[in-house]
Amino acid sequence: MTDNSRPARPVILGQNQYGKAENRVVKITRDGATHHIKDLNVSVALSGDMEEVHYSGSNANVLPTDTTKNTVFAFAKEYGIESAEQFGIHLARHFVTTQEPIKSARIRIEEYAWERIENSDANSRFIGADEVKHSFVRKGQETRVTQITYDGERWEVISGLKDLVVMNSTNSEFWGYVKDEYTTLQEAYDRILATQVSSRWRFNWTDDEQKAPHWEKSYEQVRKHMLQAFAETYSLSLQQTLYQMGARIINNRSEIDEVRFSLPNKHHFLVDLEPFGLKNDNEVYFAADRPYGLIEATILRDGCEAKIPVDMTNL
Ligand SMILES: O=c1[nH]c(=O)c2[nH]c(=O)[nH]c2[nH]1
Repeated sequence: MTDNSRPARPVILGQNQYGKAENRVVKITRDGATHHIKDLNVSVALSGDMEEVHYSGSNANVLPTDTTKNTVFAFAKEYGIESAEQFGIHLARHFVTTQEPIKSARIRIEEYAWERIENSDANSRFIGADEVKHSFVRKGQETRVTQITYDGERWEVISGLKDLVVMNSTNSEFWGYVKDEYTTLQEAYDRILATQVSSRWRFNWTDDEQKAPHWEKSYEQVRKHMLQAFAETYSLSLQQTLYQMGARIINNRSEIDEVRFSLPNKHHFLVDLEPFGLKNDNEVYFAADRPYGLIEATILRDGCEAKIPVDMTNL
């Protein structure tokens, strides 16, 4: 080896990069009653003069991955998220220009798009068409499912959907619950309520094929009622919202006697930005993926029997 500045090494470090991957940042911008969501999955990968940390363990050039995570959340508050590109450019420039040892930054961002849930006509009349502007359904189709059983005489049709992701950016509270020596949860008077709906509903049609429901129309209407009930319920718990979603379907769709839901509570935790001198006024959230609360229940037309299996995931 001719380069005397370094000891000869039998094993050489090749390409390397580091940073915090998959920072799930949700930014709510509140324009009066109209809320806007930016929902990103941001991965930071930094490279530069990082030989020493690998060879000797000296961290002198290492900006912690934890700091890169904090920067993502703090930037969401300080500069907003105009677009994924703008946000990524801003982050990459920050790391390269403020940290001498860092020579390049790669920011990868996935953006999850959300659409507003339209008001029901009844609710529009009641509160004015423009009022509900904090309820969203994530873009990208849910999966529609159905199971048909026939014994030569009678039919049973159970239909449903899964992976329908919805969010209310306000009108959700959770308080007044039981507290024991292990309870640390703070009561919430204005929280995000988000879930990934999995639902199955059973039709009461069993025989005359001439009288079978209009399947396409039924699906479209059930989905609509489910979404509108989610959007229009002022929620004191996900359990209460679940019941309202089922009740709205049973009350509006005579062809359905039973609805079952499995609703993961997709928690959004407010990020503490105080250490960076920033006030988080219900704007920047960390979208946790696990663990999650799992709220499940069957809603029945009075007098009807429950037939949808408790564990409906294989259905
Ligand atoms: O809507 C909720 N229901 C719960 O049962 C529960 N439990 C919890 O910790 N958070 C929530 N939220």
